[in-house]
Amino acid sequence: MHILAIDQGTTSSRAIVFDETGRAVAVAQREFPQHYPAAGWVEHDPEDIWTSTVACVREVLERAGDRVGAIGLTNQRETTVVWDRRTGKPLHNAIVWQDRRTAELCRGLRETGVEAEVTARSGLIVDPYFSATKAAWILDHVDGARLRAQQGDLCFGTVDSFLIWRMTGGRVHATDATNACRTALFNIRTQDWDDGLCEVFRVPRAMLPEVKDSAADFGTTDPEVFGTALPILGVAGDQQAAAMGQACFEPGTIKSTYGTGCFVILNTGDTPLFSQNRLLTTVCWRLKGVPTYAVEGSIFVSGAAVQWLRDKLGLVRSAAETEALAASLPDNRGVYLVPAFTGLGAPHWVPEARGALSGLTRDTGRAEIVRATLEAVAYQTRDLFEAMAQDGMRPQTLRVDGGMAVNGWLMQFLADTLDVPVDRPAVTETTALGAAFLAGLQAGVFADLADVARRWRLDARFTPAMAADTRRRNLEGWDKAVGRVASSR
Ligand SMILES: Nc1ncnc2c1ncn2[C@@H]1O[C@H](COP(=O)(O)OP(=O)(O)O)[C@@H](O)[C@H]1O
Ligand SMILES: O=P(O)(O)OC[C@H](O)CO
Repeated sequence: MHILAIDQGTTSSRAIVFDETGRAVAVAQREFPQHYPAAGWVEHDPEDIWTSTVACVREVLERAGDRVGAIGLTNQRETTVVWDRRTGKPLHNAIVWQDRRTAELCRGLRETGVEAEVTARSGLIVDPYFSATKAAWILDHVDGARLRAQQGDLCFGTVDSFLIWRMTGGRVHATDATNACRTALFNIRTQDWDDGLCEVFRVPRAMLPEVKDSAADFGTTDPEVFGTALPILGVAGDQQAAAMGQACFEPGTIKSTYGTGCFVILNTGDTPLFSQNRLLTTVCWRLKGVPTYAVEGSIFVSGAAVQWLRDKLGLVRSAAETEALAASLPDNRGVYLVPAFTGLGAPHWVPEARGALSGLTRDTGRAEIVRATLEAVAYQTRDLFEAMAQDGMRPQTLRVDGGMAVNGWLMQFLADTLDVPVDRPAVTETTALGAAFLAGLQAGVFADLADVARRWRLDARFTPAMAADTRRRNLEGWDKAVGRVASSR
């Protein structure tokens, strides 16, 4: 049986058909518009999310649909949609995970002293990143919405939930535990919505979806939608799906995905581990009712900074050009970019911070700025590794994926900066692959996780080769640069 994976990401929607060996046999992708209605705000039109997804699915089903027997769905996380339960119409644009409009609200909440309790229950911190304050914002800014939500007339959902609702023709309002745990309304110990958290964030429980395992029956698609009825058997947030696609099944295994942002997930096994250094505790997946937990570090900008070089500064024509430009310099010449375009994420968590380029001289040119942009990706990952080390976790190797992982110079620099080997798999579409694995587990295509793990193949290992002195000098420069940005709120 082939499996159709839908990967609804921040900048594009993708559909990939995988065969039983995990090989992609058909791929389609559609970008869709980003909306920035005010400084620090980021929105998507839910209809764009929907139509781009449907178009991709229809395209791959036409090319390779005969043997597809199930759907695995993975998605940008935290992004919040509120829609009318009767008509399926969204009340407002989706508020995207990067959106900072609730920074003030979060500051107010932190000042009331609720954060420790929020962390103990949800594993998260109080930050605009998570869905709860985004949902509350919609309820407070759309006329009559709060009352309708209390009466059960509105549905809240992360993108998975919205797509499941639409794909099943409005019959299923569900999500999975990996998505639920990013809302700040879900208790990661009880594995259920938490009334106390709903009260803190003022989100009525009546609008929340049912929370299922990551491999489960999420209903069957309405034949009108894709021209065929297919069961949705796997659902996970994209970063957890990538950890599944990277076969990070043993406690201590770790992956980092370099797309728009960068997300590091470390499997911690069957007990939630709470960081003392502002990393998040999250559900890696939930199978047969049993959660596996992870510690996560979330960086808001990595590939997005390369897009900025291309689209705003015009320093490169394509993302791929950055590799040769960075390699053309023997060192960074003291130039550092801190790409805090939407605030700083883990482990700093300063939503008000903004980006900075420092160390400029009369000699600074295109190559230096491009190199600083790539180097920042490695330095930010190192900050997460440092936080993990302080929490007593020292990963031995790092598995990488996402659009930036094709950049060989960056992967070598990452290995050099972290001083651990970096492994890049043959399939870098690990997010979609993870969703396919989940659906395949539920469909019985794969017997168990060991069966899934056998499908992971190494493409290249990057081994640390940098002199310790150079690493130390680079990091001293970065620490100063990021320190200035973090304290300049
Ligand atoms: N060769 C490259 N070097 C550096 N960055 C790259 C390269 N190729 C793609 N990227 C960056 O990777 C990102 C796309 O990765 P992808 O995993 O598709 O992102 P997402 O799923 O977040 O939309 C873009 O931000 C792009 O700028
Ligand atoms: O769509 P991506 O790949 O940028 O991932 C977004 C993350 O899920 C946000 O938490």
